[in-house]
Amino acid sequence: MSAYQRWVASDVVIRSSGCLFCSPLTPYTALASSLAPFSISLCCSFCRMVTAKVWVLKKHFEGFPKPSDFEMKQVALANLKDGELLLESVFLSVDPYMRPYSKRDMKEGDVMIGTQVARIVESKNPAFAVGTFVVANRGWRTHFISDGKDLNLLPASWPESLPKSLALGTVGMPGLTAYVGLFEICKMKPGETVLVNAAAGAVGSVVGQLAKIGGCKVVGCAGSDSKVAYLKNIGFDEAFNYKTVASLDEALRKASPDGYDCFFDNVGGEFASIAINHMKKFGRIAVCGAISQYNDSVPQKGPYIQIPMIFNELSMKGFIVSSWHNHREEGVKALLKWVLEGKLKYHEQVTERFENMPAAFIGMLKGENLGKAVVKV
Ligand SMILES: NC(=O)C1=CN([C@@H]2O[C@H](COP(=O)(O)OP(=O)(O)OC[C@H]3O[C@@H](n4cnc5c(N)ncnc54)[C@H](OP(=O)(O)O)[C@@H]3O)[C@@H](O)[C@H]2O)C=CC1
Ligand SMILES: CCCCCCCCC/C=C/C=O
Repeated sequence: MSAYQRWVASDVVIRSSGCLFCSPLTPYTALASSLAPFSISLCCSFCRMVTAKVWVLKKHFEGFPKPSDFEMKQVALANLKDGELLLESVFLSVDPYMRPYSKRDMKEGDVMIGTQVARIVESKNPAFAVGTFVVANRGWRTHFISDGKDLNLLPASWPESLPKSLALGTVGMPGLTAYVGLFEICKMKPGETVLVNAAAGAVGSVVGQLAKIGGCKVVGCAGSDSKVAYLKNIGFDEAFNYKTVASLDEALRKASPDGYDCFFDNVGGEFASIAINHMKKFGRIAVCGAISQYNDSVPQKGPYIQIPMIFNELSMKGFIVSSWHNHREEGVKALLKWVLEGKLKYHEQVTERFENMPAAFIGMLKGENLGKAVVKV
């Protein structure tokens, strides 16, 4: 008897809705895992098919996403074939890229894009043991089947004491974005001054701390006084609330009268247009994100950047972290080491329950998160 079949035998809760796979009259059963507190899988008590919950994009976002743009559905998963695995999501990530990528890559009715930390609950693939945790890129789903080729194992050195959700944040894609943007795009050097916006978020909070580890002065801004206090707490030299300062221009000058060598731009729009005038000669700008523009129905028009680019001989480079996958192993190793040494602090905004995925996503876009926004299923 497999571990999964043993869980089936330990059914605890009978659900009233019918099985999507064999019959609308057969009840579902919730399976409680004896191995970890995470596991609750919906399974038909007759045919033993697992039903996944998924969130789909019901309607393309117009302006700011709203709850009615999403719909939760149930999908019956087939029995595993040889070589396949059944996984359940334990933590799901909500990220800003989902907003622009939904417009570019998705059609209405598609499952929302996204990554998760998932646990293998059944395996017909000898290379993957039941109970193993992986990072997957399978969208907003509670359960899914994989042949193992699209999964990334958590590093073997991951200690039990460290939340596995960090593999979606500080020691995952956002942390790597900070790492690549600072070291490869900005080519930050000790003694320089680094500016970062959306600084209290998943990427920005790592940018500031890596810049300090690298021997730089760091200036950050965020959208609330409590976020500014957090930035000071994790070592930023200067921090300000961009929503309440009388003048962004003045705030940037006051924080670094000599200007900035590196600007890690997560926000774009008006802030970036003002900050570019504060760059030092030969300054470097990493164009990481433009969250202030993602919800615009009409593109913003801004001041043109050529004059400060020419006079200060600036470099400005956009990048997508997934194109830098050859730096993934080295980056994850370094980030994990700094976290374990206590040099890289983290904070997570954890929303409970899969049903709250849209609320967590919308909240993150509104700035309700401190650190990385994740959902605990
Ligand atoms: N190029 C790449 O490969 C990658 C790019 N990114 C980009 O990095 C940026 C940060 O992502 P991430 O760290 O995951 O998200 P965050 O954790 O920083 O969350 C988003 C934050 O953006 C801020 N924000 C929202 N709207 C605005 C606005 N109009 N003006 C200024 N700030 C705003 C909010 O903070 P506040 O309260 O401070 O306003 C909010 O908390 C995004 O632009 C994202 O698209 C992320 C990953 C990879
Ligand atoms: C295996 C993880 C795939 C996730 C892709 C993330 C790409 C992020 C690019 C972000 C752009 C702007 O936010």
